[in-house]
Amino acid sequence: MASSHPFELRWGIISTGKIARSFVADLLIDPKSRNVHDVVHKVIAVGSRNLATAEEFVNEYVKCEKSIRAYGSYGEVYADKDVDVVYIGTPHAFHYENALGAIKAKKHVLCEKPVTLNAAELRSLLDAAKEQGVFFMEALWTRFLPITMEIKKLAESDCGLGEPVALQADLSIYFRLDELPKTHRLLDPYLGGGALLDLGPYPLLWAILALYEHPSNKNSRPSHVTGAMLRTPLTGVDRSTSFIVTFGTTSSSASNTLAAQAVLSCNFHTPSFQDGVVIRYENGVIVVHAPIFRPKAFTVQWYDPDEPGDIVHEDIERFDYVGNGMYFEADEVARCVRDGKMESEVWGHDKSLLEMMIFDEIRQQNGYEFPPGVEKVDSGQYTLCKHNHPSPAPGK
Ligand SMILES: NC(=O)C1=CN([C@@H]2O[C@H](COP(=O)(O)OP(=O)(O)OC[C@H]3O[C@@H](n4cnc5c(N)ncnc54)[C@H](OP(=O)(O)O)[C@@H]3O)[C@@H](O)[C@H]2O)C=CC1
Ligand SMILES: O=C1OC[C@@H](O)[C@H](O)[C@H]1O
Repeated sequence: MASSHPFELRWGIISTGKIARSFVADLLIDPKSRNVHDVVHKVIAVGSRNLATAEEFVNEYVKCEKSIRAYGSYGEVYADKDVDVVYIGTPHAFHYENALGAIKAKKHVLCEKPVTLNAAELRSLLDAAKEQGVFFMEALWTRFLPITMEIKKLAESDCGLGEPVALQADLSIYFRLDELPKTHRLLDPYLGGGALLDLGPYPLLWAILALYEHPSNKNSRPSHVTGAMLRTPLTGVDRSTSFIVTFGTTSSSASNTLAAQAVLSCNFHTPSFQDGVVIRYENGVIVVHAPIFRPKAFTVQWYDPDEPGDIVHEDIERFDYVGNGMYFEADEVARCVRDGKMESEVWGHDKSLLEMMIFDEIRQQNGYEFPPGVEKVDSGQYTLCKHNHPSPAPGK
């Protein structure tokens, strides 16, 4: 029988930057306000490289949560015996070492996107998490929004849309790069800068949801990935990247029957379109309205079976919620930890690994390397798509 008391998950927060603030603000929203009664969140500790910064961060939330501990190092958060799970909100280049520190202290981990810089770092973290018996998840919060759950349910139902055929998704944000210091995390190669790693997870997550997760794909990895990166002369990181992810059978005996392509892009130098994601099916289309990291509406159109492309019916569904909407992923972490799971079934290890393998592949095709020592585990061999032809090494 289910317990009448909600399960309380006790969080330690690593770093005090922009996203850590948004995440903590969401953790402090009463779950009952979103009709969640089985889990609650408590922020126990915040760690910063600087004690004064941690104290300032804690003071901001004192009205909601009187007892948050402020630490002047991340290690003290990992060591805090009252912390169950560590949230990591540092720039990408530190995700690996911060997550490893937490895992070694036997803490569960929720780590910001992109989960690591490459697939090799992620594999090493997954091995460590398995060894320590802790839960590990990439904070791909968009996947947990009710609107995203609803789109998946609809796409896989027998609502008449048929099989997915093609998908376009873009996330672009005009960051005014010229006005940023070259040491900003978006621009600095030492911090893992560039559009692909920062924005790329979002268009890719929609392709993973609509194509990789589709039942007719049978969890098969893409047959081809091709990408092109455009770099900024400011620091050499990619200002925009476009990539095509193809899902298709590679042998006549294969059980996966999906044949579909995703055309994905991310750009630091222009705002997004209104239609952030377009998922095209045999008999209709789902359009997810921008911004694709936190959409609030989607449109479904069904075609006339006799005149494909002629719309015979259209539905628009709208969603809203208080705060930023990051508590949905936090609720998932709490339920997984409560139930003794090592990974989420919604955004599990295989999906983060696929994401990192796709990014590795695109970077390799474009000769895009971070400075020596930035990646803590070497990429090694690229093994995602056996069928990809090696492309000529572009100049840097
Ligand atoms: N899920 C989402 O919607 C979003 C996710 N992100 C992800 O979160 C991560 C952080 O992004 P964001 O919050 O925008 O970044 P910020 O630059 O605002 O914050 C990063 C924080 O990391 C800590 N840090 C540790 N080492 C360094 C270093 N060498 N240089 C700079 N900061 C350092 C600092 O905290 P301290 O000084 O306290 O140690 C800093 O405040 C990224 O990986 C990004 O992809 C970002 C935005 C949105
Ligand atoms: O995750 C993100 O979402 C939106 C952007 O503001 C940000 O750069 C990115 O890290």
